[in-house]
Amino acid sequence: MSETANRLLTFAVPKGRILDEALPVMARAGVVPESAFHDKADRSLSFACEAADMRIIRVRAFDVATFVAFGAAQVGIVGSDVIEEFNYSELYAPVDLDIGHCRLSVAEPAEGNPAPLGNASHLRVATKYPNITSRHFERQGVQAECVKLNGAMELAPSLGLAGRIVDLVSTGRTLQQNGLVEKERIMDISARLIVNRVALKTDPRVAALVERFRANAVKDAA
Ligand SMILES: Nc1ncnc2c1ncn2[C@@H]1O[C@H](COP(=O)(O)OP(=O)(O)OP(=O)(O)O)[C@@H](O)[C@H]1O
Ligand SMILES: O=P(O)(O)OC[C@H]1O[C@H](OP(=O)(O)OP(=O)(O)O)[C@H](O)[C@@H]1O
Repeated sequence: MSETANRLLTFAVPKGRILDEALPVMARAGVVPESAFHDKADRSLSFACEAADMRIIRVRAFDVATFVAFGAAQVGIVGSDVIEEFNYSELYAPVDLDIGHCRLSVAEPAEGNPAPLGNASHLRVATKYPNITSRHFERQGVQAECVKLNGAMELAPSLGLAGRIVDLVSTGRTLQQNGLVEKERIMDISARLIVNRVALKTDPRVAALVERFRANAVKDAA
């Protein structure tokens, strides 16, 4: 047996809201975690799989991309927002899993007038996505100062932290309940299967896994 085949294949999944939708998709591709994975009291971060040569690690969504980009995990599932924000050259996202649909948008207070974009040479934006946000405003010829937050971005305008936010929107309820309106859609988002490019070339199990996900996916990513 080759050296790669002896090693455990590591599959990274985000611990939060994508997971419930991801588990049936993973199961159709033959990736099934041991029962302890579903035990809320279990504090393990790494779990055995039905396939003896694979393990599943449960990490934060942004960290899924980092584990896979650095080759610490070979495969993972993550939102296209995270892929776009990091822009890691080591990542390849071959399959759109058609789950975790939402959008990344610019929002501002429903009441009051933030400075119009055209006149603003400088703009402060609260976001978890500083890279996507800077690129977005650069395309409009506007320099955005991004204040990085990890959640509850919707509080920033009313507390004077930033005039606008860039955040994920699904139903729009969070914006509405916090006195904000969606002004501009930056990108549509869905969850993708990601693989480490080197692992894809060197470990045949990675390519086989991609094919199994692809066979069950509604559409392929470009
Ligand atoms: N309102 C939403 N509707 C649908 N999908 C969403 C929504 N909010 C976030 N997502 C998707 O889910 C991903 C977050 O995944 P998840 O909640 O599983 O991660 P997490 O590890 O809990 O994140 P965090 O680091 O914020 O704790 C986002 O990157 C996005 O792709
Ligand atoms: O349009 P909606 O359906 O209201 O969804 C949008 C909300 O969902 C996400 O937050 P999440 O619930 O993941 O919490 P977070 O603040 O921890 O990121 C996002 O950051 C928005 O706050």
